[in-house]
Amino acid sequence: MASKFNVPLIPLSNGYVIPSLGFGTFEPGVGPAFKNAIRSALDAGYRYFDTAEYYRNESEIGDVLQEYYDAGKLKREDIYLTTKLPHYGHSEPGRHIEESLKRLRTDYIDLYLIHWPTSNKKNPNAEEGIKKEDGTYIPDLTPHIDVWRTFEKYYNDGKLKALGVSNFNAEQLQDLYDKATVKPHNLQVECHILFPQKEMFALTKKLNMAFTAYAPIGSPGRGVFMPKEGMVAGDPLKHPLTLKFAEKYNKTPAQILIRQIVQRGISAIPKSTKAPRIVENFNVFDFELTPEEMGEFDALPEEKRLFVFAQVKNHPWHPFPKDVAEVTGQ
Ligand SMILES: NC(=O)C1=CN([C@@H]2O[C@H](COP(=O)(O)OP(=O)(O)OC[C@H]3O[C@@H](n4cnc5c(N)ncnc54)[C@H](OP(=O)(O)O)[C@@H]3O)[C@@H](O)[C@H]2O)C=CC1
Ligand SMILES: O=C1CO[C@H](CO)[C@@H](O)[C@@H]1O
Repeated sequence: MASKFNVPLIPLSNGYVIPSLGFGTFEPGVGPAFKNAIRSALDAGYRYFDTAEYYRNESEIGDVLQEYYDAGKLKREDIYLTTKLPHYGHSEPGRHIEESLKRLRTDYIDLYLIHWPTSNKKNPNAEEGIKKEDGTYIPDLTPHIDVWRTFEKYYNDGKLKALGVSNFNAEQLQDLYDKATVKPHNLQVECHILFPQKEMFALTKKLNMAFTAYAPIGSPGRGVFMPKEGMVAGDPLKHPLTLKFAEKYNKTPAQILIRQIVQRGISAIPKSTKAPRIVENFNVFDFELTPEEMGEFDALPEEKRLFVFAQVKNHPWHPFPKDVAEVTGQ
């Protein structure tokens, strides 16, 4: 694939880009196998890595990248790094940016996001939020625009090449957009065939922003985070349309789902820790769904949000209050 990051690129409003396919890295309990997954991804051709301070794996990613730089296999400019400000870091974004830069062993981050709109008080003794007995956090209402002003400073210094937000709803995104001097370049939210995010995607188009899909294959195995009845992680992989096109194109269900996202003009960041799947998920550029087939996915009636963020269910800035209320019976 003839592009700097081995996959088609999506242009950003500032002239920078985001690759259309990257490697998701959220894996609870990061162990030695994680570094091998990063190596497998690099060897398979991935150049774009999606991480976050919250994932506690930036150092491992930085270490593996350094190995490849030292071996002369890759240079920093061959790699695209997205990372995110944690929910307990809104009152001191500059410190968190500096620390991510160090852990990732780089002097710039390609894309930096506010991870959740719901910011929480930091434990003074640890890099985490303060959890109450009911498992929720204590809100910290630093205005998003205050956080953004620090992002803008680092952007103007060249340490952040593009800026964005994750898990914001339409009102939160529009409000930040209206106040920002450097307009957000990217929105990262849950997106797959059963939660296609048509309205948010249209809003980002209107605002000239790129769109990134997390959980593009429906995050199989994540049931514990998704207690709402009728919402089953992994369903997109088993959907009859996915299976029909997998058979027609001699592709796997995951490849059909990733292809569908990429063909919408959305950047997809599937995650796997297994080398064969890592390779499989990258091989989606040698076939194309027809407009009619894309239309069949587009016509699906389901709207199933998997990620409801119950750990911030009482936060006044919860982005999806209706969805979380349905989960908890509030
Ligand atoms: N901004 C945010 O708030 C969020 C961001 N993210 C980002 O998005 C990334 C992707 O989301 P994620 O929740 O991981 O969901 P995905 O939709 O990428 O699904 C990942 C799961 O699918 C399994 N899997 C991977 N490939 C295949 C395959 N080919 N066939 C069958 N099963 C497969 C993996 O298991 P195995 O590892 O065993 O292969 C893993 O359990 C995250 O890693 C993270 O980087 C995710 C959630 C929230
Ligand atoms: O990015 C993320 C990865 O997954 C976590 C667990 O569901 C999310 O809370 C978080 O937003």
